[in-house]
Amino acid sequence: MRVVKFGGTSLSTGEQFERVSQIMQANPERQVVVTSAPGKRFKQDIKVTDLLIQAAKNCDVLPDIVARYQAIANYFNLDQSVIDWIESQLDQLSREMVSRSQHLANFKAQGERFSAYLLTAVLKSQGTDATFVEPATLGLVVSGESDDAQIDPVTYRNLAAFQRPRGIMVVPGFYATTAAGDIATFSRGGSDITGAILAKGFGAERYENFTDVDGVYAADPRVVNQPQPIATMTYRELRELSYGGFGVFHDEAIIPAIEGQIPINLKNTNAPQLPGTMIVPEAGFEARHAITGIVSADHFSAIYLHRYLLNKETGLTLKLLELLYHYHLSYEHMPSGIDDLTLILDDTQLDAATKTALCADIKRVLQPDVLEWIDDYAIIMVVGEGMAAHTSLIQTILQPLAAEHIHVSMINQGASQISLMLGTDQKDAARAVQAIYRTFFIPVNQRLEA
Ligand SMILES: Nc1ncnc2c1ncn2[C@@H]1O[C@H](COP(=O)(O)OP(=O)(O)O)[C@@H](O)[C@H]1O
Ligand SMILES: N[C@@H](CC(=O)OP(=O)(O)O)C(=O)O
Repeated sequence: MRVVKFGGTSLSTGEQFERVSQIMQANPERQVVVTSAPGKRFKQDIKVTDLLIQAAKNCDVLPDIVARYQAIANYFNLDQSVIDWIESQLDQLSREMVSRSQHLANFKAQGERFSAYLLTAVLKSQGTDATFVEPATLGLVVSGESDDAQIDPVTYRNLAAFQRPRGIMVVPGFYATTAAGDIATFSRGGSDITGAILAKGFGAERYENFTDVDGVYAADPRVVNQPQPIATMTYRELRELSYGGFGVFHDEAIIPAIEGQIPINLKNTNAPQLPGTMIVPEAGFEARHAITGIVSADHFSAIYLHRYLLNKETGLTLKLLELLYHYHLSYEHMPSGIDDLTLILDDTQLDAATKTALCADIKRVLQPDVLEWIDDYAIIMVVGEGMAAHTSLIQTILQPLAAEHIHVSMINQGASQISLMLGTDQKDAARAVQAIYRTFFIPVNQRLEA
């Protein structure tokens, strides 16, 4: 059997729901479908999840949310009771007395919940046996933050024991319940995680992830014009590239797939006949190119510290990490030299007050000669299983950057040997990706198929 997940763009309109329903009906192996909330129909549109976030604070947008589902129900001439149910659920939530964070999580979860409810009604209206199943009924248990939940291992025992209904089971993505029965969502884009958990839990032969592009491209199509699609790649290549910013698949969703050794097939809802990208285990994988993909992420800050004989001082890194722990901060990378150390942090976890307090503490505890806070820091990741086999690769990667006068402030060859990380200024990040891309890949107008 296959677990199939459709992203928000694939469930944004009645026409898209029709495609989804045809894809589900085309292959009897597709027995579990995971839904996202309706996404953008056009560039300036607002995703239903974002409308729900607004609605948690201000009920004025509730009619806009209902209208999104009403348009889909109208397309299929569904019974009005489906929309009445959605309205009643929103009405109930608007009146609940819970903490602010719980109220927000409860609202955010409804986008995928209503999509699943509606898709079940659509499939049934077309004569297909379908059942709407809530994550709590499946035993999907999470812990941690209400907007960044982590799966509890008990989930897999629950899924193994679950008796799936006949026909297609429709499950909302993105949220689950805590042991106490409260709703918590994964981080944004987290419906991919639900799909991967179900694929592992049910021992699926394949996890199909349908989106609005033909597969994973070698670079972000918003940065490089018509980048080359990747036919096959490994889990760890996708994990590194997703972490780096390939928005097409959630980086945490790869972990259940790896644990269950479930191949992931990323496909286009609008062109399901195309093979898409297969993401497979490393064992037996033969790299055909030195580089599989290039990505840049610009949401980083760096703290540069200099003091002579820094490398000789025992416990210095421990003291630094204790400060981070004190402020509940995680760090991304820490390249160091004999007298210097750079600490790279994800900017999204920092506010101005924390930055000031952290700098003051570092000065007090570590007494560096130089402490420099670099705000506009970007990381370029060049990733490929084939990298290790190519000796002069670093030179080939750096040459086009030098030619473009792009300053590289840090080079870090990952311990995994399948990625190279470069630090640059944010303003140069897109140009750096384009320059490296041009060196390793054939431009679209020179490809054989063009
Ligand atoms: N390397 C890449 N390959 C393919 N798509 C990418 C890549 N990097 C970023 N994207 C973007 O990811 C988008 C699909 O992801 P997402 O918006 O989460 O879709 P969905 O709504 O289907 O979940 C694509 O439209 C594309 O713009
Ligand atoms: N709807 C949620 C979860 C999700 O996975 O969405 P999408 O599949 O459209 O990326 C979000 O917008 O974050």
